[in-house]
Amino acid sequence: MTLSLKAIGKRYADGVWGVRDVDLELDTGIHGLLGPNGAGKSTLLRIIATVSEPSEGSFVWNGTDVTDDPVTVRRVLGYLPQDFGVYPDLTAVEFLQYIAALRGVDGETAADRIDDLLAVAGLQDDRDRKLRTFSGGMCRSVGIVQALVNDPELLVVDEPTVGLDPEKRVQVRNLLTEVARDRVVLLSTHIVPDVEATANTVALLSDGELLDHTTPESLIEAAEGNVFEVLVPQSEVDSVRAQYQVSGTVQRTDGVRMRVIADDRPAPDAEPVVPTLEDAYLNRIDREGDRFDDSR
Ligand SMILES: Nc1ncnc2c1ncn2[C@@H]1O[C@H](COP(=O)(O)OP(=O)(O)OP(=O)(O)O)[C@@H](O)[C@H]1O
Repeated sequence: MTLSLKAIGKRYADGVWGVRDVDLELDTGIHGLLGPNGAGKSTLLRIIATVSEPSEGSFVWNGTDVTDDPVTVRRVLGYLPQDFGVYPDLTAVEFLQYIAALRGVDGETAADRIDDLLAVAGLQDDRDRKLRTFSGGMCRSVGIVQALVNDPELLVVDEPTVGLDPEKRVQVRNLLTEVARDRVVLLSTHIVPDVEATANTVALLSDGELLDHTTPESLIEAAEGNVFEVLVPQSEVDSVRAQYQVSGTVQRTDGVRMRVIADDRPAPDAEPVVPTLEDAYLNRIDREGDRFDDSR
């Protein structure tokens, strides 16, 4: 299974380019899509989900050009949009049966699948409650279930774990990993640890451009030697933040332990540490910011 994007661009009516000139090859597995706010992640996902037409370029699913024939993808697609909404007067099961019917899943298959997925999502006891009584996190879980109800070959999920408690986040990660064994999963998120825990590859978007598509390991390798931890008195925290990209802080009684991205040791007592994917992501995005700053 392969999804291949060729020079995809989307220009909105006001002239803003959501994404531009994106080439991306995805095969079986989980592919994390990371980027700052406004980078173009949702725009790209909407194009792949055939909700929005690209202004430029084309994309191909298993050899078929989707730009000419969007139904090819719609038949095999599961999609969780960023702004997913539910019908509040339906129960969870009624809503999922409705979505399954829209996707052409027969009643018996849908019933079995809905039972299994509600159990995996930890919602089996809530199946007959109206969705208006669900919490935000529970609605998000229903959103993930509806994306999987037709057993999709291509799963496109936009911020699937936003609003979920830590236990549910782990459940969703496990579910995605399970699904991705023989499918293509594209996961857009701001929660970098979710990508670190699940993704086979990472695509980085910034300002509508694809900066990199690589493995998490090689992104982390590129940040080796650039991540330090240093204990800073509370009074100096702001000045460290002003000078460096800071990927984390921990309050302690004797000051603040700061995790700093820097080319060189930021202070004599700073200790080099092994980068996480979050450090590596910030390191890469930060360098790109510097490149834009230098070219101005
Ligand atoms: N319907 C629209 N009309 C005009 N511009 C849009 C529209 N949707 C998105 N944009 C613009 O396209 C760019 C990319 O937006 P997009 O929502 O794809 O980014 P994102 O990476 O998903 O951001 P976030 O992480 O904040 O959700 C932004 O400059 C945004 O303002």
